[in-house]
Parts: sequence; structure tokens; C-alpha cells
Amino acid sequence: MTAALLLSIVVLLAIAAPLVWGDAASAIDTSALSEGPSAAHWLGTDSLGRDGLWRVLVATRLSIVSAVTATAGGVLLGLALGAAPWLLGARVGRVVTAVVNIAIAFPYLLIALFFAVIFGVGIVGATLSVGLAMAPYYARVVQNLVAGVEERDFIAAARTHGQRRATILLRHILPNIAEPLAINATLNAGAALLSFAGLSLLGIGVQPPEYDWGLLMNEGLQSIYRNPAGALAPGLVIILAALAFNLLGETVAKHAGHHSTAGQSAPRPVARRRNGLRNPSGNAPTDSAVLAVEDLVVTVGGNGRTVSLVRGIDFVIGKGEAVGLVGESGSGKSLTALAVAQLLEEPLQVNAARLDFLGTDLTASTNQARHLLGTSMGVIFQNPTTSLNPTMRVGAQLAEVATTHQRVPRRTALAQAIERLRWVRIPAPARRARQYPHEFSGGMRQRAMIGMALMGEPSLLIADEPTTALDVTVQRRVLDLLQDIRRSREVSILFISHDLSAIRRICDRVLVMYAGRIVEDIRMGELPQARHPYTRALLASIPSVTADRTLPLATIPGRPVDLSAVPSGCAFAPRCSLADGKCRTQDPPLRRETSGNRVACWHADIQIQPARPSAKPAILADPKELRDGE
Ligand SMILES: Nc1ncnc2c1ncn2[C@@H]1O[C@H](COP(=O)(O)OP(=O)(O)OP(=O)(O)O)[C@@H](O)[C@H]1O
Repeated sequence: MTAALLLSIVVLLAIAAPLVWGDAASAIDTSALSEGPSAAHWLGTDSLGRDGLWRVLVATRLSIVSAVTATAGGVLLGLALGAAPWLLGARVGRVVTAVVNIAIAFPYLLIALFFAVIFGVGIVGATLSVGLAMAPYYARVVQNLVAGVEERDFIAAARTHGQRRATILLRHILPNIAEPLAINATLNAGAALLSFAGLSLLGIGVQPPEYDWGLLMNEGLQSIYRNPAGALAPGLVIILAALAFNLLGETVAKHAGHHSTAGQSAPRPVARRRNGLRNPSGNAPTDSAVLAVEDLVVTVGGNGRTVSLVRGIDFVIGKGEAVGLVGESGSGKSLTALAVAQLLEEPLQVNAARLDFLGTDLTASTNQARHLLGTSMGVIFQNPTTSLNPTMRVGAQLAEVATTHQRVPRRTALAQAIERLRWVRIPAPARRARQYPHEFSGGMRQRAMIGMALMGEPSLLIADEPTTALDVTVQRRVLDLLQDIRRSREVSILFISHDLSAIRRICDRVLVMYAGRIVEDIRMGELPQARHPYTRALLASIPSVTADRTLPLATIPGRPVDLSAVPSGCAFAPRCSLADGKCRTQDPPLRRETSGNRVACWHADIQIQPARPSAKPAILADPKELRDGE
């Protein structure tokens, strides 16, 4: 609001002041030469008796227009120089980069002075000088921004399609760097304003009879002992106008930052509750249910081209229960977890008949629901390297969760962060809290992430492949840690993995997903007696050290189904050796069995040996043997 108010005043003055007070500001009054402030002249008069206040107001237009013009020129030239390496190739690019680097090594105002001497005094010379002096800075910014974008997959795709570099620059690169560049320019317009003031103050900027704030300051300085207001007033408005630009830039930057990082701290309420509970599986949530999900659907697209990525799933997680979510890549595991944590954004759409967390309806997107998500649900992501901010100390990052969601003072939050680092067995937690993520090993970073998820004393931890990026020994320690946390604090866990042996280590129950649906929900101890052919095939494909090494490793034949063209009937039918006509036409419902497990297969009762070519499939092996074989 302050930025908007200040900027509106500046713009209004730039437009209106010369029209309203232009004549009064130029009127010479020989009877009131170099006077101090009075009722007639609030800021006194200059050596020709002209009113100080009117001149400060009228000078707004020239000061602002010249600063904005110089900034625009600097940005355009910087854009050309910064994009040159991309457009002209490595050899020419190196020369341009070297010139930019040399120019940046000199103080900015020195370069402006250098050009002012070349172009001569006056408004045109000053504008050119300030614009040219700014260009190397913008060139560096553009080079960095281009470097950040040019490695992205969509640029590689455009190059593969044979698009020219200039076209890629205009179509793909510029739109992606425009926002930070514009923010930089707005922030630096204030600096341009100060540069003009500096040049005019030195007498090599704007020349009389034209006048800007710098020239008024120059004139005011000559009589500063008689009339201090004559120099101070233009100085003050320069500061206010520069502040207006800076505040605007920072506001835009903050907004842009929020937009791009919308996520855990500011969940996006896209989940919607559908009317009418389906509850076909008799999957009634009990009082002890931490999470109750019913008919969860995640779709993408619209206008008749909607693709269902998660196709109506139901499950309940009880207090202190650990539930695994397993399936091949693309089966919808992460989307399910992120939909529960309210972390999915447009264009994905989330709908659910029920999405209750600790008895609170998350689809309602109330303050209470948002607070619960922030304090009682922790999410651990796959890659700890990209999940921790590299520029923040680990302790401060953990503490931020508490200051944001629990509004505790920073000191208390930091003590809590150190405590959580101790919980996750980080040695010397107080010292480690002061370190940056790069000073941690991969396993320690993941434990720090788990510590961060524990900051709010969560009731549910969602761990999305938390051990995939770690080596086997570290994986084991992280899994043991999760198991300990679960036991000692009664935390429920939704553990996502494509690795059944990892799931087996900590989960009580496993949900097997295929093509966006749960096809089997089975207690861990009964996994060797899994009834869905897909679960059996997944189990059979776990390598075992006792398997016959002369035989090829077991795989699941065929490919996962394309979710934009799911066949009618059972989605697994094209890959299933048991599939018959019924499977290809009718989709089997997820039925609850007397054992309490659920399975979606017309042939769940048929006993088959898993499709493993070895004599003794791992699925049927002794659980101890499976553990040793990991
Ligand atoms: N933003 C998105 N827009 C369109 N499709 C998406 C989007 N995110 C995911 N998908 C698609 O949704 C399907 C399920 O993705 P999801 O990430 O849940 O799979 P996953 O089972 O977690 O796989 P992985 O084990 O590889 O992480 C995939 O086919 C994926 O391509």
C-alpha cells in the first residue's frame, strides 16, 4: 500500500505539476532573492527569487522521465549483450562476456561519469550515460537468467524441432526471464534517479534553464547556510521517489516469489468435495482414523479431453498405523499423496467424496484445515538436496516451520529445531543447526527433512520415496528412524515407494496401485499370499540372492497403461496371464474380503505361481531370507 501510495503521488506530480505550477515555478521575483522559508514561499526562493516548492514539484517530471528512460535503455542494451552468447555462439559470446565482466569491475557511477564526459553535459548526454552505465549490470543479470533456462527440457525440445536460436529466444527464453528482469529494472529505477541527481549535483547533468531534482540540490547547496530547505527538500523527494520504485520492485518480487513457490506453506485449496458418499468398500472411518479418503479423483485437462490420473480411491489410515503405497512409475502414488497434503495445483483438479484429516474436512479449505495441514501433517520428499533451501542454515529452516505455523518466538523455534535434529539423531545438533545443507551428508539432509516434518508434532507423515536417493546403508538407517518415530510418538505414516522391501520394513498394510486405482489392500504379514496378479508379479520381480543366476530376472510383461486411453474392463488385463473376456469388458470393483483385505480382480481366488522363472520365487521365500537379500 505504501508503494502504491508513493508511486501514485510521484506519477501524479510528474503529469500534473508542470501544467499546474509550471509558470509559477519560472516566475522571477527580484524582490525576494535567496530568501529562507516564509508563509509566501514555504521552501524559500532561489537566487532569482523563484519559489522553491513549485520548482521541486515541477522538477518531478524531468527527473522521473529521464530515470525511467535511462533504465529502459540500460535494460534493452543489457538484454542484447546478455543474450549475445546464446545468439552468436560460444566464441563471440566469450568476447561479449569478457567485455561485460570488465565493465562490471568498475564502479557504476565512474562509468556514468566517463560517458557523461564523452556525450557532453545536458539531459540527453546524462540519459545516455546512465543508460550505458547500467547496461553491463543488466547484461550479467540476463546472462544468468538465460543460463538458468537454457538447460531446461523445453528448450532442448525446441532445438530438436529445428527452431532458430532467435525464435527460441523470443518464444521460450524471454517469457521465462521477463518477470525477474522487470523486477530488477523496477528496483534499479531508484538507482538511476540517484545517478541523475549525482550528475546534476556535479554540474554535468541537466543544464539550466531545464532543471531536475539534482540541479535544484546543486543550486540549494550554494546557499545551504541561509536556506537549508532549498537543498534538503529536493534531496528528500529523491529519497522518497527512489523508495517508491524500490518498494514497488520488492512488492512485485515478493508476489512473484509467492506465486512460484506456492506449496507447503501456502496450500492451494483445489480439492473439492463431491456430493454423496460412495463408500462402496465398507471402508468406514473409525474414531481413531487419522486420515479418511473416499473416492479421490485427480484429473487434468478439460473441454472433453479430461484425463483421470487418480481414478477414485478409498483408504483409511488409523492412529499410529503405517500404510505403504506401492506401484510402478506413473501409477498415481505421488499424486494421491500430494492431493491429500493439498499440494497439487492447477491444471490438476482434485475431487473427493471425503477427505478428512483428524476429523476435519480438508476440502472445505477453512483456516482450521490450513492450520491442521501446517501443524499436524508433515511431508518428506524424495530428494533432500532439492528440498532444503541451500542459502539458509538448517536450524533456521526448521525453525521457520514453527514461527510460521505456531507463531512461536524465533528463539523458542530455534530451540525446538535443535531438539528435532536431536530426535532424528543428528550428532551435535546445536552446532549442526548453524550449518548450511551442503555441509550435511545426503543421509543427514534426509534426516533433517524428517526433523522438519516433525516440527509441528504431526499426526501423519507423508513420505514420498524418502529413501530412493540414498545408498542402501543410509536407506536402512532412515527407515529405522521412521519406524522409531512412529512407535515412540504414535505418528501415522503414508509411505510411498516402488520398493516393496522398503515398505515391508515399516508398514502394517500396503495399498497396491495400478493405473490410478488401488487394486489390492493387504496386511503386510499376508503379502506372500497376495491375490491380485499385479501384486504377485511385483513381488516376484524382487531380486533374491538365492535365485538361480543362470535364469533372467523376473519382469512384468508389457507396459503400464496410458492413462489417457485406459481400456474398458480391468486396466491390468492386457498384461495379465489370467485375463479373459470378462476382465476385458468389466472393471472389477475393489471388494472387501472376509479377511479384511481388499482386492479388485475377477480371478483373485485362482492360485497361481508368480511369473518368476526361478525355481523359488522371492515372494514365497522366507521373510528372513528376503531381508538378508536386500
Ligand atoms: N502436473 C501434471 N500434469 C499432467 N499429468 C501429470 C502431472 N503430474 C503427474 N502427471 C501424470 O500422472 C500420472 C501419475 O503420476 P505420479 O507422479 O503420481 O506417479 P507415481 O506413481 O508417483 O510415479 P513415480 O514412482 O515415478 O514417482 C503419471 O502418468 C504422470 O505423468
